[in-house]
Amino acid sequence: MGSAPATVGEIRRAQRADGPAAVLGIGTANPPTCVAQDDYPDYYFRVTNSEHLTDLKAKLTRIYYWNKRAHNELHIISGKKSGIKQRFMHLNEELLAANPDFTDRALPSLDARVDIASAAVPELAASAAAKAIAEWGRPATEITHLIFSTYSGARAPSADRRLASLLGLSPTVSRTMLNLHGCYGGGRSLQLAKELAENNRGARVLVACSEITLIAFYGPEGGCPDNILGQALFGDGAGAVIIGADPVSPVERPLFEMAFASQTTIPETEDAISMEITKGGMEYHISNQVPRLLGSNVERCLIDAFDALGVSAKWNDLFWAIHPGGRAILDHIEGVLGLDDGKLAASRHVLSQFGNMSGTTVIFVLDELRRRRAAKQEGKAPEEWGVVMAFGPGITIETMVLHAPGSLEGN
Ligand SMILES: CCCCCCCCCCCCCCCCCC(=O)SCCNC(=O)CCNC(=O)[C@H](O)C(C)(C)COP(=O)(O)OP(=O)(O)OC[C@H]1O[C@@H](n2cnc3c(N)ncnc32)[C@H](O)[C@@H]1OP(=O)(O)O
Repeated sequence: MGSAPATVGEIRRAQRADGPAAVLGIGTANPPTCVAQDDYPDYYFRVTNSEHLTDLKAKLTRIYYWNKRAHNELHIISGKKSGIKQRFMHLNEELLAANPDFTDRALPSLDARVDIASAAVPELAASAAAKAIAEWGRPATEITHLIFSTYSGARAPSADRRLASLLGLSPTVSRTMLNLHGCYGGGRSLQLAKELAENNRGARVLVACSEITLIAFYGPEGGCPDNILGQALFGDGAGAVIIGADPVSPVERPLFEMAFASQTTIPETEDAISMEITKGGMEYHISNQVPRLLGSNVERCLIDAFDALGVSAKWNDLFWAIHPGGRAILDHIEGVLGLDDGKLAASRHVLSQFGNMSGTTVIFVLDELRRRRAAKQEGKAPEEWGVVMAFGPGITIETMVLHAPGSLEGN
């Protein structure tokens, strides 16, 4: 006890990181079953014994395709309207045959769904996390915090506890579970990870998002257009990110620095997107006004974010990682911001290859974006500043401003 006691201010400064939080590794994973969008209406109505509901099948098909007349013929351009070519799902015909109640949301199937999800959700997250940890380059035991987000569970101890075991994390890892955040779960997790990394010197935070639609899968029903929309859009996947400040060179390489983060709730939109766990699985509602509501609110969030940073930004000079909740959402945002063609290419690519994987999707977009930026480095310099945006029930908008350090080569 030789030296004089430190002041609270000095202790606080010593506890906090010097630099901004940064993304140090990203990993993604999907279940093995891949369904082509073209095949899905036939598949879905067959496995749910609903082939007689021809009007609902026609509606699902209308969400999928533009109907274009060419040379007086009805010429259908595949997958164009939804912007989705394929999706992955944990639920397969074998699992459905073993659980026929899943097709009828009036039947009490929640227990069986939760049983399956409790194993599958953390396992899928572990596959994604193993890739993120490998890229990060340090042992899993050096992870200090874990944030897990999913809408697919309803049990404690939860998927975060199971993931920590699967990865062999330290028993002192500090765990946080986010449930039912839906499509803004990824954005929220990244923001919390930034706070943890910047306020705890040496912290290394694992963010894991894992979603399987099995919890919300049931057969078509008249008067329930949300289900048809869900069947057109959603898919399964897991994404993981390692976040930490003051990277230790040469092992840790920052992919993106997290410069600013905010959350905004759009007033009077509580009923626009909702999710609820019931005895028959998760029910959800998604208003057809969501694309318009987001379109008229995102620019304000962006202006506020860049004003807070004191950085003047032209939207077309930024890189973009927008949650592709649906093709119409990307179209509205592109339109109101006047973005050039290709600015949302990473989001559109992920939507096309995986569908909307709810909170996980934005991690896939970040992964795709860094791949595209690394490929681009041979030509013109990539953009220095960028934005992550995610949306979900509330309506909640998560905004994060990223800065790309000049060390993206070889990713
Ligand atoms: C292989 C995987 C298996 C998956 C199994 C799935 C299981 C479900 C799992 C669900 C999990 C739920 C999690 C919920 C999380 C919420 C978080 C979010 O991202 S929030 C989600 C964020 N995502 C969004 O909000 C989706 C954004 N929307 C879009 O991207 C587009 O509107 C579109 C692509 C759906 C259609 O293209 P667009 O150019 O608009 O085309 P048109 O104007 O020509 O209309 C065609 C038909 O579509 C209809 N319809 C439209 N909207 C809705 C609606 N909301 N509602 C109902 N119907 C809707 C419209 O009425 C018309 O029908 P009809 O009149 O002919 O009968």
